Amino acid sequence: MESSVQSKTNPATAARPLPLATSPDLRLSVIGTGYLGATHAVCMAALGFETLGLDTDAEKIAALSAGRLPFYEPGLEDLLRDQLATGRLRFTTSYEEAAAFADVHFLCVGTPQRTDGPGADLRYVDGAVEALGPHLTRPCLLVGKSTVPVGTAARLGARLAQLAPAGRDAEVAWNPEFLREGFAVQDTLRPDRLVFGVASDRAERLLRQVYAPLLAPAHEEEPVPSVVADLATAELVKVAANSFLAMKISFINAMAEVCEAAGADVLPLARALSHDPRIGGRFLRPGIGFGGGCLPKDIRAFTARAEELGVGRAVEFLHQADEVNLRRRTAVVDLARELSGGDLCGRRVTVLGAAFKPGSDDVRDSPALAVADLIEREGAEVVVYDPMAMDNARKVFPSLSFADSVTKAALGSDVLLHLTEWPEFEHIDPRALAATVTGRHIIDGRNTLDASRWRAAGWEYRALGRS
Ligand SMILES: NC(=O)C1=CN([C@@H]2O[C@H](COP(=O)(O)OP(=O)(O)OC[C@H]3O[C@@H](n4cnc5c(N)ncnc54)[C@H](O)[C@@H]3O)[C@@H](O)[C@H]2O)C=CC1
Ligand SMILES: O=C(O)[C@H]1O[C@H](OP(=O)(O)OP(=O)(O)OC[C@H]2O[C@@H](n3ccc(=O)[nH]c3=O)[C@H](O)[C@@H]2O)[C@H](O)[C@@H](O)[C@@H]1O
Repeated sequence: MESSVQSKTNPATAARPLPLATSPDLRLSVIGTGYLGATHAVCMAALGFETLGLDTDAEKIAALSAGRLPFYEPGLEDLLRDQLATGRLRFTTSYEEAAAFADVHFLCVGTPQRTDGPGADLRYVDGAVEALGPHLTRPCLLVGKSTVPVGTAARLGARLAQLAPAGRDAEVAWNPEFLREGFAVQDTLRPDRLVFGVASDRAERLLRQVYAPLLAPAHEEEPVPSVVADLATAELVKVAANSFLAMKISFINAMAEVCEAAGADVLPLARALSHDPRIGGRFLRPGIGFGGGCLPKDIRAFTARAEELGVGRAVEFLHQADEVNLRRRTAVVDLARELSGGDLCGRRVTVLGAAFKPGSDDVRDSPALAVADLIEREGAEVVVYDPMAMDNARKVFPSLSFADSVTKAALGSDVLLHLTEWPEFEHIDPRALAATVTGRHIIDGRNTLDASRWRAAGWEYRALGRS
């Protein structure tokens, strides 16, 4: 057997060979092929496993089967096509087929926030187990990757043992996922760590077999560190990690609020903190705060679960992190109103950015769109431009206006808002743009533009946390 393969086309993997599975006869299914599951299925195939992706969304399955990724993720579509071409990767909507096919099933369905409260909506996780369970006639491992409230894995394990003809030979493990959108391929093929939440030696053995190419790489790379824990601890690692990240962002944004009141500047403050290796500079970028399909809903679900467990007070700081985060959005609206002479009604406001962060077309809980929506509600005409997320943004906020370039979006605008820090926006020529706008006002909601260039071109440049 060849010891490695190399993707010809994928920038995320082209630089180094991919290690191949040492147990390629293990067959895998991946249930739920959204941002996480599609990435996982493609990457598992790239590691050499025969992999079957399953989703209840037939359109998504048809697109993936045809080599089309239903969302934007750098490098993933090329790798999807490579893996379809090898024949190792297929997609289906049939639970029966997945159950007959795989030894290890990865559960990657969504766990959004409930519509009636802060907790996680577990209907998709439960639905998948109910659908898969009755078909499990032979020993297998169901490995949860979705982010769930602590206690879910044990509950699902008990339910699976009831549903599956294989009984307790159909076991549950938890292997939380830490990938970032925009870096999904490299984070999956080269994670910072692997966490194995297991209730038996057999489950740990199977997980080690699956991840053998990363745990004991054939090439010169360092092995990926792994941590083995019980099911509950593994579930908690994930929400603890996202809570810490959210808290770190909200910490620097809280400092930004103080800087605004004190006439200080949060950028040198953050830079000074970042030189302390105990603090570090990552996730210390002040701005309009965090959004996306994970950090906001995960800290809320964690708070709700902690309250159920009677330890709500232990994570009270997460309430504050959430509040600080949401206040940054209204701070941008307040600043836009101020620059509009006290009233946004009838003003034309340009919003640069719709994705919750650059490198993604994901608009779930996007701070940029939340601000655009708030401003539109005050009677302004809001025109949005984003290099990647326009289609998704239009679906969620059909009443906003959209333009297909910075220049068109900014035409006649009174205030320009920079809300997602796509590299394209750093290269805007403020002088050229000045000629097309009505008011030369820019709010840099991400603190990444060069203030001096904008000011030199006659713009009033304002940013959060800076006097
Ligand atoms: N998006 C990310 O970067 C990461 C997400 N996570 C977690 O992974 C989970 C999934 O997140 P995303 O991929 O972002 O969500 P998503 O919404 O993009 O994908 C979920 C997929 O599950 C499918 N689905 C729903 N019910 C199903 C069922 N019964 N059977 C089969 N498929 C079903 C949906 O059609 C959809 O394609 C969440 O718990 C999230 O917190 C964890 C780490 C990273
Ligand atoms: O559970 C998840 O789904 C994932 O959530 C985050 O990943 P992701 O949501 O892709 O994006 P991040 O890079 O974490 O950014 C989240 C938000 O925080 C904002 N952010 C990030 C860093 C920073 O310094 N400041 C800041 O405002 C970003 O603009 C973005 O809106 C985590 O980083 C992943 O480890 C985790 O797996």
